[in-house]
Formats: sequence, C-alpha cells, structure tokens
Amino acid sequence: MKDVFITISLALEEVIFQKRNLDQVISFWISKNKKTWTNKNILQFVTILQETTRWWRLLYEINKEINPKFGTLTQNIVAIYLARTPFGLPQENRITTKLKKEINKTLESLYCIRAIRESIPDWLDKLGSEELGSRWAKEISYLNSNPPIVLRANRLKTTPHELYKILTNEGYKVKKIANSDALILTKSANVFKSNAFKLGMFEQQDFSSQQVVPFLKVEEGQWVVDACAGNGGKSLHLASLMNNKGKIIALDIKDWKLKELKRRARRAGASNIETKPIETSKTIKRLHNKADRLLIDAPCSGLGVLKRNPDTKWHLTAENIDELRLVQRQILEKYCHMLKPGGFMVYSTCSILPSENEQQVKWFIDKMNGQYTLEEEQTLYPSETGFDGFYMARIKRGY
Ligand SMILES: C[S@@+](CC[C@H](N)C(=O)[O-])C[C@H]1O[C@@H](n2cnc3c(N)ncnc32)[C@H](O)[C@@H]1O
Repeated sequence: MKDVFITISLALEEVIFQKRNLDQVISFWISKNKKTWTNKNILQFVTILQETTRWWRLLYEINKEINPKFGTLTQNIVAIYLARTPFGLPQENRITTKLKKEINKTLESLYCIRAIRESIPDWLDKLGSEELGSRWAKEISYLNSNPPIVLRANRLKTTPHELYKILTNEGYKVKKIANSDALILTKSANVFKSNAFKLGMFEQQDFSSQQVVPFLKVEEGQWVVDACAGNGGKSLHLASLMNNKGKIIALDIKDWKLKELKRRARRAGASNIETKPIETSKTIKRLHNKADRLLIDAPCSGLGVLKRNPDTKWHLTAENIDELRLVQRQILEKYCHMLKPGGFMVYSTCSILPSENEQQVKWFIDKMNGQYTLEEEQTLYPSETGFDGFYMARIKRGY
C-alpha cells in the first residue's frame, strides 16, 4: 500500500499540475506496475486517483486550513482524502483522532461555498449558474457522483437478452434496461476481461450516449456520415442498428482516432464503416448532397461527462469553451451540405450548456434561411436520468 500511496501522489501531480489526461495517467502507472500490483492494488490506485482528482479543490482548501505534514502537497491531499475513507494508509498512525476532527470541522465551515463544496473552479460555477440558473446546483452535484458502467449489446453479434445470460453465466452481475440495448453492471468488475467482450458482443457506452443514434432515425441500406466520429462509439452503434447494410462514412480530423475506430469495428464485426481523415475542405466537399443521414457529434466542453472525466474540471478554461463554440458553428455551417435534400441530421454534444446546444442550433437554423428546420431537441440532464448529460437536436434539410 505504501508504494501505491506514493504512486497516487505522483500521478495526481501529473493530472493536476502537468495537465495530463487522467485515463492516460491511469493506464501508464498500471502498466508500469503490472508485475507487482495485485488486482486490489489496481482498484485502490484507480479509485483513489479518480476521487482525489474529482475532489481536488475541496481537499486543497481543507489542506490550506489545517496544513498537515505528510509530505508533498499531493501527498497531503491524498492523506486527507484517505482519512475520511475506509482504505487506510501507511501513515495511518499519524492520522490522529484530533486531525480527523479538524478535517471534519473545516469541511463543515467550507460546505456553504458551492464552488468549494462541489469542488469546481469559480469560473465554472459562475458560468453554470449564469446558463442554467437554479438547475445548476442540482446538476453539478449529480456530476460529482460515481458513473454507472453501462454496456450496449452489439446486435451484429447478440441480443440484450442473450448478452445478459452470457455475462451472468460468466459470473458478472448485470441488469437490463427495458426497451433498449443497454445493460448496467450492478457490481464493479472488469467486464473487459469477459469472453463476451473479446467476441465483440458489447461496447461500454453510457445510456445517454446510446440515445443519440436512434434519434437520427437511421434505416438499413442508407448512406450515413458520422462527421466527428472519434474512435467510433457512435459509428459502431450505427453499424449495429443498420445491420451492416448501407454505408457509414466516419470522418474526423484526428487520424489516430479513426485507426482506433477500425480496430474496434473489426472486433464488433462492423463491416460497413469506411474511415476518412479530414485533411482539407475537399474531403467534405466531395461528400456534398451524398448523405441520407448526418451525425455531428460535435467537439464540446464535456461538462455532461464530468462524472467520468473529473480531470476536465482542472484542464478546461472559459477560453477553451469560447473556442469550442466557434468550432461548433463552423462545423454546422460547413458540414450540413453533406446531407441530401430531405435528409436528417443530428447535432449532439455531451454538454448541458445551452450556449453549446440549443443556442448553437438556433443560430444555425436562422443562418440557413429556412433551408433547415428543427424537428425535435432533447437535453438529458444527469439529475433527471442518473446518466451522463447530453443534448441532441434532429434537423431536417428541405428540398
Ligand atoms: C465528442 S467527440 C466524438 C465522439 C465520437 N462520436 C464517439 O461517439 O465516440 C468529438 C470529435 O470531434 C473531432 N473533431 C474536432 N474538430 C473537428 C472538425 N473540425 N471536424 C471533424 N471532427 C472534429 C475530435 O477529434 C473528436 O474526436
């Protein structure tokens, strides 16, 4: 445990001060220690690093008040976190009852300041409150909870019912979500070690994210462009719902993400996806008027998925969000021409900010002078669904 404790402190420093991606830091340290760490060590490392990242500001403010002497700043932060959890730590003997009382008292006095209580930067609290009013308090509180692990049955290989039986037989605890392809893991376990995963029978995908592709109303045999495909979460869902019939053109500006998409597609048995990196505007122009359906799963602040990516709180800035809003508008304006007259497009984000969502769609519809009309839009709020925050709008191109 001592080694793990030191490693968590180092890893936390990388996430907070070197602004490294939390998932990449986790993978790096697990692979570095794969010969010596037990499964229990790995679980402790991942949980404590995620939670100290999530609660960084709150722990930092407590540290400032009580100033314990465990070592470096991040060692102090980890120790303060551990003093309130059942993990225990090597310096256990140094966490006196007096210190625990001091931590609790400080916590009580800090709890009245929302940005500290919810462990977010002040600028984010101000922005959330300006955009969402009284709803913000509820949403940010839910965004600090632990995310459920949700799987999507890959209909190219199985059905939700069959997957439920297979995973249960393999010893996993899962529950089906009615009228959907989704299953929730009800007891924490590494489901990626299952045979079902190796055989491509499911993908991990939050339930909110699973609502986007059905919202596009795709049909077998259509031509679909997934314009911001990334590593393919939604392209794979498209292939599954289209039963591999028709064509999916997966675009992204980052070729390495599309390479990962191809690898995932092979495992999932998705054979109708063609990847194309966007190198110049010609890639888009060549596809003008070609798509029956267009998905724009736009780059966004990611504020709807803070549960999963708590490091976003410390890496994102208000300026980044301004830049993203600009990119979202450019993408809408330039990519919409890939749609055939009469076709549907969906604009989606994993944000709950109106300025990245309905306001962007309104801007687009107004700008296009009646050529495109809004059919339906939905915001999925974490406080209402228990899942990630998402927005989606279905827009029709006129003839
Ligand atoms: C929200 S992520 C996509 C997630 C993906 N659709 C999925 O379901 O796994 C947004 C993606 O947009 C890509 N992107 C950023 N700017 C872009 C642009 N101008 N054109 C196309 N893709 C872009 C990013 O590289 C990123 O992969």
